[in-house]
Amino acid sequence: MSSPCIMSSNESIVFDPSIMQNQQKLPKEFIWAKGSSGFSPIQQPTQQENHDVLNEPLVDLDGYFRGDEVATKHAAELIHKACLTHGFFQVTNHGVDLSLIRAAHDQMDGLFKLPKEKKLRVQKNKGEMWGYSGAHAHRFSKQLPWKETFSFGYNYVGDQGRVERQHFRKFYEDGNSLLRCNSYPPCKEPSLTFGTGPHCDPTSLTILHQDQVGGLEVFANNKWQAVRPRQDALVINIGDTFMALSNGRYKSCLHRAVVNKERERRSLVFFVNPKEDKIVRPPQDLLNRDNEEKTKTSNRRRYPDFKWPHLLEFTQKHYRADFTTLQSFFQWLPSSSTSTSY
Ligand SMILES: C=C1C[C@]23C[C@H]1CC[C@H]2[C@]1(C)CCC[C@@](C)(C(=O)O)[C@H]1[C@@H]3C(=O)O
Ligand SMILES: O=C(O)CCC(=O)C(=O)O
Ligand SMILES: [Fe+2]
Repeated sequence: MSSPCIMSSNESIVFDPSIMQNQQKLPKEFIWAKGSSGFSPIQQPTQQENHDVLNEPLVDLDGYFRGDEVATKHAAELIHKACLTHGFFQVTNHGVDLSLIRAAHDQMDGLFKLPKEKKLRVQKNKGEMWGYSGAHAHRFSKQLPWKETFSFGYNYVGDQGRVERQHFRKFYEDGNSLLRCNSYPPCKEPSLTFGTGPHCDPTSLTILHQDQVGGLEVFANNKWQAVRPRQDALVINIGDTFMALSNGRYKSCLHRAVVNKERERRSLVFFVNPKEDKIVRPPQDLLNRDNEEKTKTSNRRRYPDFKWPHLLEFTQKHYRADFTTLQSFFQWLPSSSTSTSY
Protein backbone atom coordinates (compact mmCIF):
# COMPACT_ATOMS: atom_id res chain seq x y z
CA MET A 1 0.00 0.00 0.00
CA SER A 2 1.49 3.39 -0.94
CA SER A 3 1.62 6.54 1.21
CA PRO A 4 -1.58 8.48 1.87
CA CYS A 5 -2.56 11.19 -0.66
CA ILE A 6 -0.86 9.44 -3.56
CA MET A 7 -3.26 8.13 -6.11
CA SER A 8 -2.57 4.53 -6.79
CA SER A 9 -3.55 2.28 -9.69
CA ASN A 10 -2.63 -1.41 -9.97
CA GLU A 11 -0.41 -0.97 -6.93
CA SER A 12 1.98 1.45 -8.62
CA ILE A 13 2.14 5.13 -7.71
CA VAL A 14 0.68 7.69 -10.07
CA PHE A 15 3.00 10.67 -9.96
CA ASP A 16 0.74 13.69 -10.26
CA PRO A 17 2.93 16.82 -9.83
CA SER A 18 0.02 19.00 -8.69
CA ILE A 19 -0.54 16.62 -5.76
CA MET A 20 3.05 15.59 -5.14
CA GLN A 21 4.47 19.07 -4.77
CA ASN A 22 2.05 19.78 -1.91
CA GLN A 23 2.97 16.71 0.13
CA GLN A 24 4.44 18.07 3.38
CA LYS A 25 6.06 14.73 4.11
CA LEU A 26 7.97 12.94 1.42
CA PRO A 27 6.28 9.60 0.60
CA LYS A 28 8.58 6.78 1.68
CA GLU A 29 8.90 5.44 -1.87
CA PHE A 30 10.89 8.60 -2.77
CA ILE A 31 13.35 8.51 0.12
CA TRP A 32 16.98 7.95 -0.89
CA ALA A 33 18.75 9.15 2.29
CA LYS A 34 19.97 6.29 4.48
CA GLY A 35 21.21 7.99 7.66
CA SER A 36 24.92 8.19 8.40
CA SER A 37 25.99 4.60 7.69
CA GLY A 38 25.48 2.17 4.85
CA PHE A 39 25.63 4.76 2.11
CA SER A 40 28.78 6.13 0.49
CA PRO A 41 29.11 9.93 0.00
CA ILE A 42 28.27 9.30 -3.65
CA GLN A 43 24.84 7.85 -2.84
CA GLN A 44 23.83 10.15 0.01
CA PRO A 45 21.72 13.22 -0.80
CA THR A 46 23.32 16.44 0.52
CA GLN A 47 21.96 19.81 1.62
CA GLN A 48 21.63 22.10 -1.37
CA GLU A 49 23.10 25.11 0.42
CA ASN A 50 26.41 23.29 0.90
CA HIS A 51 27.19 22.91 -2.75
CA ASP A 52 30.35 23.95 -4.51
CA VAL A 53 29.97 25.26 -8.01
CA LEU A 54 31.91 23.35 -10.65
CA ASN A 55 34.50 25.28 -12.60
CA GLU A 56 34.17 23.10 -15.69
CA PRO A 57 35.72 23.92 -19.06
CA LEU A 58 33.53 26.10 -21.23
CA VAL A 59 34.40 25.42 -24.85
CA ASP A 60 33.59 28.05 -27.47
CA LEU A 61 32.94 26.33 -30.81
CA ASP A 62 32.75 29.52 -32.86
CA GLY A 63 36.28 29.14 -34.26
CA TYR A 64 35.60 25.54 -35.23
CA PHE A 65 32.52 26.53 -37.23
CA ARG A 66 34.47 29.34 -38.93
CA GLY A 67 37.20 26.91 -39.93
CA ASP A 68 39.82 28.61 -37.76
CA GLU A 69 42.49 25.93 -37.28
CA VAL A 70 44.12 27.43 -34.19
CA ALA A 71 40.81 27.93 -32.38
CA THR A 72 39.72 24.41 -33.38
CA LYS A 73 42.92 22.91 -32.00
CA HIS A 74 42.46 24.82 -28.76
CA ALA A 75 38.84 23.65 -28.42
CA ALA A 76 39.86 20.05 -29.18
CA GLU A 77 42.56 20.18 -26.48
CA LEU A 78 40.12 21.51 -23.88
CA ILE A 79 37.62 18.77 -24.75
CA HIS A 80 40.29 16.06 -24.71
CA LYS A 81 41.49 17.17 -21.27
CA ALA A 82 37.95 17.34 -19.87
CA CYS A 83 37.19 13.85 -21.19
CA LEU A 84 40.35 12.46 -19.57
CA THR A 85 39.40 13.90 -16.16
CA HIS A 86 35.64 14.04 -15.44
CA GLY A 87 34.09 13.37 -18.83
CA PHE A 88 32.22 16.65 -18.65
CA PHE A 89 32.25 20.10 -20.30
CA GLN A 90 29.91 22.76 -21.69
CA VAL A 91 29.92 24.22 -25.20
CA THR A 92 28.83 27.65 -26.44
CA ASN A 93 28.35 28.82 -30.05
CA HIS A 94 27.35 25.23 -30.73
CA GLY A 95 25.27 26.03 -33.79
CA VAL A 96 21.85 25.32 -32.26
CA ASP A 97 19.83 28.50 -32.43
CA LEU A 98 18.69 29.85 -29.06
CA SER A 99 15.21 30.40 -30.48
CA LEU A 100 15.04 26.70 -31.38
CA ILE A 101 16.07 25.72 -27.85
CA ARG A 102 13.40 28.04 -26.44
CA ALA A 103 10.81 26.55 -28.78
CA ALA A 104 11.80 23.05 -27.60
CA HIS A 105 11.31 24.11 -23.97
CA ASP A 106 7.90 25.60 -24.86
CA GLN A 107 6.84 22.35 -26.50
CA MET A 108 8.09 20.47 -23.47
CA ASP A 109 6.03 22.75 -21.24
CA GLY A 110 2.94 21.88 -23.26
CA LEU A 111 3.61 18.16 -22.81
CA PHE A 112 4.14 18.31 -19.05
CA LYS A 113 1.02 20.45 -18.60
CA LEU A 114 -1.17 17.82 -20.26
CA PRO A 115 -3.79 16.25 -17.98
CA LYS A 116 -2.60 13.14 -16.18
CA GLU A 117 -5.01 10.90 -18.14
CA LYS A 118 -3.50 12.01 -21.45
CA LYS A 119 0.04 11.40 -20.22
CA LEU A 120 -0.92 7.93 -19.04
CA ARG A 121 -2.23 7.07 -22.50
CA VAL A 122 1.35 7.12 -23.75
CA GLN A 123 2.90 5.55 -20.69
CA LYS A 124 6.11 3.58 -21.23
CA ASN A 125 5.80 -0.15 -20.67
CA LYS A 126 8.51 -2.06 -18.86
CA GLY A 127 11.38 -2.76 -21.26
CA GLU A 128 10.26 -0.06 -23.72
CA MET A 129 12.25 3.11 -24.29
CA TRP A 130 9.63 5.52 -25.63
CA GLY A 131 6.77 7.26 -23.90
CA TYR A 132 5.74 8.90 -20.64
CA SER A 133 7.00 7.89 -17.21
CA GLY A 134 5.88 9.29 -13.83
CA ALA A 135 8.73 8.71 -11.33
CA HIS A 136 9.47 5.39 -13.11
CA ALA A 137 6.84 3.96 -10.74
CA HIS A 138 5.86 1.33 -13.32
CA ARG A 139 9.43 -0.06 -13.09
CA PHE A 140 10.59 0.46 -9.53
CA SER A 141 9.01 0.43 -6.08
CA LYS A 142 11.59 2.26 -3.95
CA GLN A 143 14.06 5.15 -4.28
CA LEU A 144 11.79 6.60 -6.93
CA PRO A 145 13.12 9.67 -8.75
CA TRP A 146 11.15 12.90 -8.19
CA LYS A 147 10.48 13.48 -11.89
CA GLU A 148 8.31 12.92 -14.91
CA THR A 149 9.83 12.08 -18.29
CA PHE A 150 8.80 11.88 -21.93
CA SER A 151 11.20 9.85 -24.11
CA PHE A 152 11.38 9.79 -27.91
CA GLY A 153 13.37 7.65 -30.33
CA TYR A 154 15.66 9.35 -32.82
CA ASN A 155 17.23 7.64 -35.79
CA TYR A 156 19.56 9.76 -37.91
CA VAL A 157 20.14 8.25 -41.32
CA GLY A 158 23.37 9.76 -42.67
CA ASP A 159 23.99 10.81 -46.29
CA GLN A 160 24.47 7.70 -48.33
CA GLY A 161 27.76 7.20 -50.19
CA ARG A 162 29.66 9.79 -48.25
CA VAL A 163 33.42 9.26 -48.02
CA GLU A 164 34.43 8.05 -44.56
CA ARG A 165 36.14 10.89 -42.71
CA GLN A 166 36.37 9.71 -39.17
CA HIS A 167 36.13 6.43 -37.38
CA PHE A 168 33.60 7.66 -34.78
CA ARG A 169 31.42 9.48 -37.32
CA LYS A 170 30.94 6.15 -39.09
CA PHE A 171 30.42 4.33 -35.82
CA TYR A 172 27.53 6.58 -34.78
CA GLU A 173 25.91 6.93 -38.19
CA ASP A 174 22.35 5.56 -38.27
CA GLY A 175 22.41 5.06 -34.52
CA ASN A 176 19.28 4.77 -32.41
CA SER A 177 19.48 7.76 -30.16
CA LEU A 178 17.10 8.90 -27.47
CA LEU A 179 15.60 12.29 -26.66
CA ARG A 180 14.27 12.71 -23.15
CA CYS A 181 12.37 15.61 -21.58
CA ASN A 182 12.69 15.76 -17.78
CA SER A 183 10.43 17.70 -15.45
CA TYR A 184 11.27 17.94 -11.74
CA PRO A 185 8.42 19.40 -9.66
CA PRO A 186 9.16 21.29 -6.42
CA CYS A 187 9.51 19.03 -3.39
CA LYS A 188 8.88 19.90 0.28
CA GLU A 189 11.75 17.69 1.48
CA PRO A 190 14.34 17.95 -1.29
CA SER A 191 17.26 16.79 0.83
CA LEU A 192 15.78 13.29 1.21
CA THR A 193 15.37 12.49 -2.46
CA PHE A 194 16.77 12.92 -5.98
CA GLY A 195 15.34 14.05 -9.29
CA THR A 196 17.76 11.65 -10.96
CA GLY A 197 19.93 9.57 -8.64
CA PRO A 198 23.75 9.37 -8.87
CA HIS A 199 24.65 7.63 -12.13
CA CYS A 200 26.85 7.44 -15.17
CA ASP A 201 24.89 7.43 -18.42
CA PRO A 202 25.20 3.95 -19.94
CA THR A 203 24.90 5.63 -23.36
CA SER A 204 27.77 7.13 -25.39
CA LEU A 205 27.52 10.90 -25.40
CA THR A 206 24.94 13.05 -23.66
CA ILE A 207 23.95 16.52 -24.83
CA LEU A 208 21.82 18.37 -22.29
CA HIS A 209 20.12 21.72 -22.01
CA GLN A 210 18.92 22.71 -18.55
CA ASP A 211 16.68 25.65 -17.71
CA GLN A 212 17.79 28.44 -15.35
CA VAL A 213 16.67 26.72 -12.11
CA GLY A 214 19.78 24.56 -11.63
CA GLY A 215 20.04 21.10 -10.10
CA LEU A 216 22.53 19.19 -12.24
CA GLU A 217 25.60 18.14 -10.25
CA VAL A 218 28.83 16.39 -11.20
CA PHE A 219 31.04 14.33 -8.87
CA ALA A 220 34.48 15.83 -9.34
CA ASN A 221 37.49 16.09 -7.03
CA ASN A 222 35.74 13.80 -4.57
CA LYS A 223 32.69 16.00 -4.02
CA TRP A 224 29.38 16.90 -5.62
CA GLN A 225 29.58 20.19 -7.51
CA ALA A 226 26.73 22.14 -9.06
CA VAL A 227 26.71 22.90 -12.78
CA ARG A 228 25.74 26.55 -13.13
CA PRO A 229 22.96 26.83 -15.72
CA ARG A 230 23.83 28.77 -18.88
CA GLN A 231 21.06 29.51 -21.30
CA ASP A 232 23.47 29.69 -24.23
CA ALA A 233 25.36 26.47 -23.44
CA LEU A 234 24.91 22.78 -24.06
CA VAL A 235 26.19 20.44 -21.38
CA ILE A 236 28.13 17.49 -22.79
CA ASN A 237 29.11 14.36 -20.93
CA ILE A 238 30.78 11.07 -21.70
CA GLY A 239 28.79 7.91 -20.99
CA ASP A 240 29.84 4.31 -20.25
CA THR A 241 29.74 3.17 -23.88
CA PHE A 242 32.15 5.88 -24.99
CA MET A 243 34.41 5.13 -22.03
CA ALA A 244 34.59 1.52 -23.23
CA LEU A 245 35.19 2.69 -26.80
CA SER A 246 38.15 4.76 -25.63
CA ASN A 247 39.54 1.79 -23.64
CA GLY A 248 38.83 3.64 -20.40
CA ARG A 249 40.82 6.77 -21.34
CA TYR A 250 37.78 9.02 -21.42
CA LYS A 251 35.82 8.99 -18.16
CA SER A 252 32.14 8.30 -17.91
CA CYS A 253 30.80 11.29 -15.99
CA LEU A 254 29.24 10.63 -12.56
CA HIS A 255 26.32 13.01 -12.12
CA ARG A 256 22.86 13.47 -10.57
CA ALA A 257 19.98 15.93 -10.51
CA VAL A 258 18.74 17.37 -7.21
CA VAL A 259 15.34 18.96 -6.65
CA ASN A 260 14.35 22.06 -4.73
CA LYS A 261 11.52 23.42 -2.57
CA GLU A 262 10.27 26.26 -4.72
CA ARG A 263 10.75 25.80 -8.42
CA GLU A 264 9.95 23.24 -11.03
CA ARG A 265 13.00 22.39 -13.13
CA ARG A 266 13.23 21.17 -16.72
CA SER A 267 15.97 19.59 -18.78
CA LEU A 268 16.11 18.36 -22.34
CA VAL A 269 18.52 15.51 -22.92
CA PHE A 270 19.81 13.81 -26.08
CA PHE A 271 21.56 10.47 -25.60
CA VAL A 272 23.68 9.41 -28.57
CA ASN A 273 23.89 5.66 -29.28
CA PRO A 274 25.48 3.56 -32.02
CA LYS A 275 23.48 1.37 -34.40
CA GLU A 276 22.52 -2.01 -32.92
CA ASP A 277 24.95 -4.13 -34.91
CA LYS A 278 28.08 -2.12 -34.12
CA ILE A 279 30.63 -3.78 -31.86
CA VAL A 280 31.83 -1.53 -29.07
CA ARG A 281 35.59 -2.01 -29.27
CA PRO A 282 38.35 0.62 -29.13
CA PRO A 283 39.75 1.53 -32.56
CA GLN A 284 43.00 -0.29 -33.40
CA ASP A 285 44.84 3.05 -33.79
CA LEU A 286 44.10 3.89 -30.19
CA LEU A 287 45.23 0.49 -28.93
CA ASN A 288 48.44 0.80 -30.97
CA ARG A 289 49.05 4.23 -29.50
CA ASP A 290 48.48 2.81 -26.01
CA ASN A 291 51.05 0.14 -26.86
CA GLU A 292 53.64 2.73 -27.77
CA GLU A 293 52.97 4.90 -24.74
CA LYS A 294 52.67 2.40 -21.94
CA THR A 295 54.22 -0.77 -20.56
CA LYS A 296 52.88 -4.10 -21.83
CA THR A 297 50.87 -4.80 -18.66
CA SER A 298 48.90 -1.55 -18.69
CA ASN A 299 47.99 -1.44 -22.37
CA ARG A 300 45.62 -4.40 -22.40
CA ARG A 301 41.96 -4.11 -23.37
CA ARG A 302 40.08 -2.77 -20.36
CA TYR A 303 36.63 -4.09 -21.37
CA PRO A 304 35.32 -6.96 -23.47
CA ASP A 305 33.49 -6.37 -26.76
CA PHE A 306 29.75 -5.75 -26.52
CA LYS A 307 26.88 -4.29 -28.51
CA TRP A 308 24.76 -1.38 -27.32
CA PRO A 309 21.42 -3.33 -27.34
CA HIS A 310 22.79 -5.65 -24.66
CA LEU A 311 23.77 -2.81 -22.34
CA LEU A 312 20.37 -1.24 -23.02
CA GLU A 313 18.60 -4.51 -22.23
CA PHE A 314 20.62 -4.79 -19.01
CA THR A 315 19.50 -1.31 -17.85
CA GLN A 316 15.88 -1.81 -18.83
CA LYS A 317 15.29 -5.36 -17.64
CA HIS A 318 17.92 -6.43 -15.15
CA TYR A 319 19.62 -3.47 -13.47
CA ARG A 320 18.71 0.11 -12.67
CA ALA A 321 21.43 2.30 -14.15
CA ASP A 322 23.60 3.85 -11.44
CA PHE A 323 27.28 4.61 -10.98
CA THR A 324 28.51 1.02 -11.35
CA THR A 325 26.41 -0.06 -14.32
CA LEU A 326 29.28 -0.97 -16.64
CA GLN A 327 31.06 -3.13 -14.08
CA SER A 328 27.82 -4.96 -13.23
CA PHE A 329 27.02 -5.35 -16.94
CA PHE A 330 30.28 -7.15 -17.64
CA GLN A 331 29.57 -9.53 -14.78
CA TRP A 332 26.10 -10.26 -16.19
CA LEU A 333 27.04 -10.38 -19.88
CA PRO A 334 28.62 -13.87 -20.09
CA SER A 335 25.55 -15.48 -18.50
CA SER A 336 23.03 -13.67 -20.71
CA SER A 337 21.68 -14.86 -24.01
CA THR A 338 23.05 -12.61 -26.76
CA SER A 339 19.79 -12.54 -28.69
CA THR A 340 17.62 -9.54 -27.96
CA SER A 341 14.53 -7.91 -29.35
CA TYR A 342 15.91 -4.32 -29.45
C1 LIG B 1 19.57 4.04 -21.63
C2 LIG B 1 19.13 4.88 -20.73
C3 LIG B 1 18.63 4.47 -19.40
C4 LIG B 1 18.35 5.80 -18.72
C5 LIG B 1 17.94 6.65 -19.89
C6 LIG B 1 19.01 6.35 -20.90
C7 LIG B 1 20.32 7.03 -20.45
C8 LIG B 1 20.39 7.34 -18.95
C9 LIG B 1 19.65 6.33 -18.04
C10 LIG B 1 19.20 6.90 -16.67
C11 LIG B 1 18.72 8.34 -16.79
C12 LIG B 1 20.30 6.86 -15.61
C13 LIG B 1 19.69 7.15 -14.22
C14 LIG B 1 18.60 6.16 -13.85
C15 LIG B 1 17.46 6.09 -14.90
C16 LIG B 1 16.57 4.93 -14.53
C17 LIG B 1 16.58 7.35 -14.77
O1 LIG B 1 16.51 7.93 -13.65
O2 LIG B 1 15.88 7.76 -15.70
C18 LIG B 1 18.11 5.88 -16.30
C19 LIG B 1 17.31 5.83 -17.60
C20 LIG B 1 16.31 4.68 -17.70
O3 LIG B 1 16.64 3.50 -17.41
O4 LIG B 1 15.20 4.95 -18.17
O1 LIG C 1 18.17 16.70 -15.55
C1 LIG C 1 19.39 16.71 -15.49
O2 LIG C 1 20.04 17.73 -15.37
C2 LIG C 1 20.15 15.40 -15.55
C3 LIG C 1 19.36 14.28 -16.16
C4 LIG C 1 20.20 13.07 -16.39
O3 LIG C 1 21.30 12.96 -15.90
C5 LIG C 1 19.69 12.00 -17.27
O4 LIG C 1 18.51 12.06 -17.68
O5 LIG C 1 20.48 11.07 -17.54
FE1 LIG D 1 22.43 11.33 -16.88
